[in-house]
Amino acid sequence: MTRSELFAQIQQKSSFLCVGLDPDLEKIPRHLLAEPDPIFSFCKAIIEETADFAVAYKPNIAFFEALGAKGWETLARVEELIPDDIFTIADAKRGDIGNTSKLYAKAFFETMDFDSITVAPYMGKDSVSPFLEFENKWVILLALTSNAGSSDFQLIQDESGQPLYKSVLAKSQEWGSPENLMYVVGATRGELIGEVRKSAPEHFFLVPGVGAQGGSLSEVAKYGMNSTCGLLVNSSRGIIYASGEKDFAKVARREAEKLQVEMKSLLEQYL
Ligand SMILES: O=C(O)c1cc(=O)[nH]c(=O)n1[C@@H]1O[C@H](COP(=O)(O)O)[C@@H](O)[C@H]1O
Repeated sequence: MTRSELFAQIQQKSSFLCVGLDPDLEKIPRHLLAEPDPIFSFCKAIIEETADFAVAYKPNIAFFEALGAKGWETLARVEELIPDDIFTIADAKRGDIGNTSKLYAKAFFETMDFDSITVAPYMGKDSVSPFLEFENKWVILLALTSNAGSSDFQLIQDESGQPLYKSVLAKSQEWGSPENLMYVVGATRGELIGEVRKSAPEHFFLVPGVGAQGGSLSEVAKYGMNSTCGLLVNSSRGIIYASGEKDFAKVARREAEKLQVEMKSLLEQYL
């Protein structure tokens, strides 16, 4: 999917919502455990009920690979189920020497047909570039993450006072463009989102951390939105586990719709 197709979808749905698929056998409604593939049934119901409000889905690979070979099969079936016009993100946080990254890229872009993958920048250009060589596919590079430990490395300043996440933003813009490179920026980071926006004015940001992690959607929009929206805001647990009962998919729909309604008014305010 191209950047302009993504923006067109955001305008059409008045939404920049990414629904995170983090399906945990311990947390899904108990009645689904009687199904042949409970995780698939759970994701299918969530996707069917939220697709009207979502412009992206982000399956977190950990929740599938924890189940072994069957989990990988389920992941492939879930990916196929997502409507073609909705952006898909393999949240795999990969990155290795080039020869290995090439195979990670093949796994997620060819064997499976994800539009994008999250990638860690730590190993540098040759670990990221193989993912950028696929046409119409995207790298979503970790820049300023939502977790407490993000300050351990990402905020360390060099001798000129520049934090490491800004060096990642500057350097990686030599490798990819706003047409194939996005950044992960945590919703919990408040004003710092504005700092990231200054360093990457045109790129899309994947912003996790609203909902269960307490990030504020209005702050994300205030500091992060650009002229093509430039935001995909993810919520996982806040949507998919809003109810643990038989009504889970309907309640997930309501939660997704609540976010979409807020997003609609933020788009009207800032675009
Ligand atoms: O790359 C990510 O998606 C990610 C980056 C980050 O900085 N923080 C973060 O929470 N995530 C992921 O985003 C999702 C957030 O889930 P919830 O906190 O349940 O909405 C999880 O799948 C995390 O692994």
